Amino acid sequence: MSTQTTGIKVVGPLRAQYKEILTPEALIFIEELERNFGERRVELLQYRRKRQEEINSGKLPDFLPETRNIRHGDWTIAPLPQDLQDRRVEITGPTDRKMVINALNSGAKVFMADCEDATSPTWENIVEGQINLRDAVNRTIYYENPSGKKYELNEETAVLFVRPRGLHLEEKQVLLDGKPISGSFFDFGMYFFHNVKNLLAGGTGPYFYLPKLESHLEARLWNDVFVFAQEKLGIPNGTIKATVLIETIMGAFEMNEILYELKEHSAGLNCGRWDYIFSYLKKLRNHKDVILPDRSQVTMTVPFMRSYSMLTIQTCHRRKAPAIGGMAAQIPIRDNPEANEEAFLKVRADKEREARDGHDGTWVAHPGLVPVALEVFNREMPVANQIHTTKQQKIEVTAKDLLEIPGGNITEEGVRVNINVGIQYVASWLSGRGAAPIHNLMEDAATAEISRAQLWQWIRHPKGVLQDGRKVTVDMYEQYKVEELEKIKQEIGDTAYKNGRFTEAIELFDQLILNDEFAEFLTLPGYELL
Ligand SMILES: CC(=O)SCCNC(=O)CCNC(=O)[C@H](O)C(C)(C)COP(=O)(O)OP(=O)(O)OC[C@H]1O[C@@H](n2cnc3c(N)ncnc32)[C@H](O)[C@@H]1OP(=O)(O)O
Ligand SMILES: O=CC(=O)O
Ligand SMILES: [Mg+2]
Repeated sequence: MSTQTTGIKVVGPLRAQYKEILTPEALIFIEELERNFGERRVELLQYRRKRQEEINSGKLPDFLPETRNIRHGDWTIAPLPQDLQDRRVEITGPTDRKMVINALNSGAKVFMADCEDATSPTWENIVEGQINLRDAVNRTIYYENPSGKKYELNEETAVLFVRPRGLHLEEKQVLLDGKPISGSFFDFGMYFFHNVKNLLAGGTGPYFYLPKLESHLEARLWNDVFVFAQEKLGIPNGTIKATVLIETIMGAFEMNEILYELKEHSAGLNCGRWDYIFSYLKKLRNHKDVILPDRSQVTMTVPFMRSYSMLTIQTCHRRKAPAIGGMAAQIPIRDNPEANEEAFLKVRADKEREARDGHDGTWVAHPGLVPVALEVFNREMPVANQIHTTKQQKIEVTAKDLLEIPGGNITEEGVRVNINVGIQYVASWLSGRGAAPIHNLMEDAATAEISRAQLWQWIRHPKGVLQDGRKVTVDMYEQYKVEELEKIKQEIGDTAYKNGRFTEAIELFDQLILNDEFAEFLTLPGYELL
């Protein structure tokens, strides 16, 4: 079955309820977004590639000379609405029905419903996610699990943000003139079209998180999309508010410019630490000196990560914008109180550093961590936010600081963990689950990107040498892969392994590691298999 309005055509299966979202009016709105902004999106992706080529030929990322006036000028973002003043703890998670209810009820100030790192973009996940968000906004959302447990919204719930897919991702189940449309425009457009009026009637607003931006020109594109969407639906300009994730090394050099482009629509910046590590590695992968140690050693306290978070806080507060912290990977460990306590201690230390540095809020991955982060922020941040503090204003963060290569070492364990976790994650993603608990840590698309990028680079880089002197090679990868797959089978059992799309996951993972051409995102070849 297919739905056709004008040039737009839905080719994905249309279950009865899907038609409530994929209405002719909503599809025309999406078509207008795609017709007006689709070409610019593709050009901006091309611009990303051009900048990558420049880096490959030796030009390091730097602050832009042409936007000096913006960096040095005196300006601030527009005032924030009342319900975005206090964002001390934000929970994130996929748009799964039960999880949406749990997250909204979790006691966090904000819930970021994620169509990106935490979502495998199967057609079902994407459209049903929109249904769930609509029902959450209407407050009619209800769920009953197979054992009869009922879920509905509490009186008091978190403020809802939505993170559409990044600009690189397309939605192949919706075609315009025969070509897949932008996943970003689909996610943003559908949510905005169906919910803006109810959100405003409920005293809140259409709030978004924007992922993986690499330049202020991408922020300009989003701003133009917002202006267009508001005008089209008769909503006052500046109603939409968006927090941009600074999660690429290129974006870190354009924080001021990104805030400036979105001035009327800005709700600050967030430190998307996992994609940031991936981006640092991806962009600089061919540099003769850039090499990262084991993933577990690249923490928020290594100099280049610390510089980036300090610069985010400093930039935001100078512009009267909130600076939200990032995600610690630890999650509760139910069956082991000691390990659980250790995980909580790590999360607590991470949140204490963020709050003391001046962040205005932070992210948690699990409802069990909301009280941990809340206790820290309540203690360290007695008022709604720290936007007015000048804590970081005197620190100077230079291009050299942002690019500093971390110390540490590569170990056999580090290679094995990347193979083991990377393959398990890809299998989960292909099975429709975009966030997974693996070895008691939260894994999602961003963390998996680090694992596969490290393996790719360690094999090819002259400095990809283990602490004990052995070079990381294709043969080593192949040997450890066989051994790690055996461990996975033992761990999850034969049935789960057989049903888990592991054959395709291994094929895809091999392709990502063994091809000399570095895939820009693992989700691009992955999407061909969904
Ligand atoms: C790098 C980044 O981009 S970070 C942002 C993107 N990543 C994310 O958002 C990850 C969000 N977190 C999650 O998806 C999950 O917490 C996982 C996958 C890490 C762990 O999931 P599980 O092992 O299933 O969690 P667990 O079994 O402990 O869950 C217990 C309960 O908490 C709920 N829960 C767990 N995490 C969340 C969440 N983030 N939001 C809402 N509810 C949640 C579960 O639904 C479950 O509910 P129930 O008791 O009513 O059945
Ligand atoms: O999106 C968040 C990240 O850390 O990546
Ligand atoms: Mg990310």
